[in-house]
Amino acid sequence: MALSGKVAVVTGGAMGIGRAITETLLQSGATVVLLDVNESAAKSLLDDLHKVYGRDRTLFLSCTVESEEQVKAALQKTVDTFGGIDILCNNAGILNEGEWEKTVSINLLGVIRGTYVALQHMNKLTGGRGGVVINTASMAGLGPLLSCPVYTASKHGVVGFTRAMAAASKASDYGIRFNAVCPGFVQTDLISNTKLKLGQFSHLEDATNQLMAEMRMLAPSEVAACVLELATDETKNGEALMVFAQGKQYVTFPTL
Ligand SMILES: NC(=O)C1=CN([C@@H]2O[C@H](COP(=O)(O)OP(=O)(O)OC[C@H]3O[C@@H](n4cnc5c(N)ncnc54)[C@H](O)[C@@H]3O)[C@@H](O)[C@H]2O)C=CC1
Ligand SMILES: CCCCCC(=O)/C=C/C=C\C=C\C=C\[C@@H](O)[C@@H](O)CCCC(=O)O
Repeated sequence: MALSGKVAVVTGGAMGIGRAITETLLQSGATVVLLDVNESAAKSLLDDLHKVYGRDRTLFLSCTVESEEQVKAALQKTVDTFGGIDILCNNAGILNEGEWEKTVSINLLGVIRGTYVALQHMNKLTGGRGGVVINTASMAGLGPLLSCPVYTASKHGVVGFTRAMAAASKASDYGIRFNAVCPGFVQTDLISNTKLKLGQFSHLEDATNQLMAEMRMLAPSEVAACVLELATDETKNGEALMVFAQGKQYVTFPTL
């Protein structure tokens, strides 16, 4: 299988897109460590996964991506347990325009933190074996969602950070590829009760619901399939892969 022998870490791996990524990577032969704050969801998922994949290829570690200490401990435990890290999926994210600092802290700072801590373990220049980092951005990382400006900013930041890290890694010979997956609307808890999550922009919910209807919904598994493509296609570095209900498309960015 494409990922046999590989060790993957998935943040926000207990639910939604992260759960689908976890399952897809396991199906492809990887060992998967899922980091999440929702212990009940994670433990329920692990029970299901153990029945299908056995107990030796999955591990759940309670960890918030907001904590440097917890991320460092989780990634060290991963290396101590499975010998290294080959794939990092910085997937954890929230929608909360009312608590916008928390949105930035998780969606952007959490991606930066996970990347920088994993770099110490994955970088070929510091004893790592290289690999790939796939960041879950969004279509809102490529164009504005008027009802959630801070969420939009966080996802634009993820796209920019990913592309810059890809260039830095290539120039520095880290041996690590960096890519972003940019889904449209996906049927998960994140987009439930959006009116409560839009803060001062809740009056714009209808406009977003109209966009949601036009773009149609994706299943988490469709996003996970694109993550698998970015993980396994070693020609992909610095890419942003858009995922629509109608298909997928790599972004062509302007050459400045
Ligand atoms: N649902 C959608 O329409 C889209 C979602 N995305 C992005 O996909 C990613 C996953 O979102 P969904 O699966 O939709 O949401 P979800 O709410 O179903 O799952 C998010 C997971 O992240 C975990 N999480 C939240 N805060 C955390 C933290 N501080 N540390 C560790 N784990 C944490 C949650 O417990 C949950 O298991 C997010 O980055 C989101 O922005 C991108 C485009 C579309
Ligand atoms: C309600 C928040 C959803 C959070 C989950 C998520 O990330 C979903 C994203 C789905 C689609 C985003 C599409 C963005 C489209 C806009 O950029 C586009 O309609 C802008 C139109 C032209 C303009 O520049 O105003």
